[in-house]
Amino acid sequence: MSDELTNVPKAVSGPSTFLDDRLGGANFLKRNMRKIFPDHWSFLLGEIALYSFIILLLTGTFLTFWYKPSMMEIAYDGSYAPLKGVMMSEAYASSLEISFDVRGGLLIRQMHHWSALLFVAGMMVHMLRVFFTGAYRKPRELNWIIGVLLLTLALAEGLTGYSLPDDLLSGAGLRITEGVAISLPLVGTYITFFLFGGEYPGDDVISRFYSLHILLIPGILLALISAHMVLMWVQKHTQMPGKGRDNKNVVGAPFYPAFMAKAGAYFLFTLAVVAGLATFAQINPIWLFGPYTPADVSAGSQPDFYMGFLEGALRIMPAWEVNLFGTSHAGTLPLSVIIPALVPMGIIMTGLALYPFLERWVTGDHREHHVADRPRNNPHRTSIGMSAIAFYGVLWLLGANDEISAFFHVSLNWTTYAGRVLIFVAPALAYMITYRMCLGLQRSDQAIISHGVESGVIKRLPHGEFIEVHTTPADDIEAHMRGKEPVLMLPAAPDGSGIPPKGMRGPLGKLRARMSKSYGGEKIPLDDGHGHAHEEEHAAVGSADDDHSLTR
Ligand code: HEM
Ligand code: HEM
Repeated sequence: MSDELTNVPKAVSGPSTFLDDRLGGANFLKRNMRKIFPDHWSFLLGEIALYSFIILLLTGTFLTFWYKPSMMEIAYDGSYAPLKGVMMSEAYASSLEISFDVRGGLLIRQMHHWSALLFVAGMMVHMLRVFFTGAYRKPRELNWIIGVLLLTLALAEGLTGYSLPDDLLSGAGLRITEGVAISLPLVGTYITFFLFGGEYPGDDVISRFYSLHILLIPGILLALISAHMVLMWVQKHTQMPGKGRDNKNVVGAPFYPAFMAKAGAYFLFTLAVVAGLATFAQINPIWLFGPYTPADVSAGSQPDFYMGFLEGALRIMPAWEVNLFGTSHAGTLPLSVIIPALVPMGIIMTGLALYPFLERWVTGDHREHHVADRPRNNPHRTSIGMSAIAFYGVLWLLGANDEISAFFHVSLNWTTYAGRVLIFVAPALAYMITYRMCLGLQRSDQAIISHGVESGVIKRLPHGEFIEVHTTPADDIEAHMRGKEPVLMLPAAPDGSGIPPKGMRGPLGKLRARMSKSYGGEKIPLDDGHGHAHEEEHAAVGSADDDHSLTR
């Protein structure tokens, strides 16, 4: 089927005609309504991030009706008896009011917090899906960069939101934020004074964070998410390899009605999960922590999960400090804060943003890619991804080293020492194990293509030999396996002269050539052998006959 409009349903053509009479855009609308979307369960992950963002906007707006971003001290006079008469900021008192005195307030506050967690978690797994399937490759690099910005902003949005209730736990986070800001060379003191409105804790940080949290950051997020969606729409989504799918077409279901109905249902489903969690699973019970006082920190303080890796980095860092001008206070560089606050975030975010370009530099692959890779088919990329997850995971776990030490009855110092070793060892191990697993999985694909699927049925042949019956894989599965694009490598010496081509000379060029050779990996061809030995029957797996196809 081509892009041509055929049999547009009345439900689409009706409103289209109405709009066309007024705006003249019916063809545009009709064409887009019939746009084909490929389907795969993992494409739902980005949608989870999208829908939780919508829930955040709705619940956040509700909260702004009652929340007061003020650090003015007042005596609590609400209905939560244990805190009656306690001095606290108006911000904390208003959060208590939302929780206890506003109808549905606690439910909405909890929905806001749960959807914030789901938003960041959804975004992270969505990003991993895009990474492991190579969906960031040409022409989608720009959308990938927008994604990296979205992730960074989401962390900032979470941090500012978490600080708003001004309870003892959120104050512990603010204290760390202040420590990091003030550790920055030259500008640290100025930034801190600006942010906090004077000496810590100051009078302004809550109102500053409020403007950032409800206006600036959500505004940018909204603009970037819209750009993200428009780009995805214009470039069309990637598709998993399969029957009849290639780089020139898109196979799937039309936006209207199939995709629209599904998307609506997924939104409601996400909303139901968030509402269910908010109803049954308590989150951030600020009334138990009490108001923030700079002198107190409660034991077992943990940030929201997405900040855990930074907390872990701070916890395992040795207490290094450099004094540039002898013991003078002005030249002190607290590396124990600067390194953990900036390096992991810097490595992860810069690494993510540059990855598509580094990969292209190494492979020399300038082709457009619309068919996603299966992670096993690009073993080095997959191993690099797993190694980054291990790096992040160790930091994240160490963010809770006090809990680990209390739970497993091991010394806190030992958890720190173990973290300092694991931060180097775990990524290396993850790399090696993943690489071997990818090759193993490729070999198992190869075995299925050349010998068929093991059926578990053992037969005895007339001359006495026992064999296991192998069946042919279903067409879909076989096509899925065969849709494997080998990782490109830079040509060593294209004209056979032995002289390396331009861009591969000099020390950097040599490094590039070596990386390219290695990134290309051990090639495991999908050889046919002699067809499927001992085939007897077809594995019955549904085929995608009801799919529509569109040329790109
Ligand atoms: C888009 C991403 C957003 C994230 C990740 C996020 C995250 C958070 C978090 C973690 C809290 C602390 C919740 C608690 O008190 O337990 C919070 C509070 C708050 N958020 Fe957001 N939020 C987002 C968007 C918004 C938006 C768009 C608005 C307003 C339009 C908003 C308004 C508020 C308000 C008023 C509070 C204070 C609530 C209270 O203390 O009870 N948020 N946010
Ligand atoms: C606010 C957060 C985000 C939202 C709401 C969002 C939403 C989406 C949605 C709904 C899709 C299409 C469905 C899918 O592939 O899952 C998509 C595709 C995409 N997203 Fe995101 N995303 C977000 C963050 C990110 C991040 C953090 C990255 C990467 C760093 C990223 C990179 C991409 C790319 C490259 C595509 C195109 C994928 C393809 O065609 O296969 N996104 N996004």
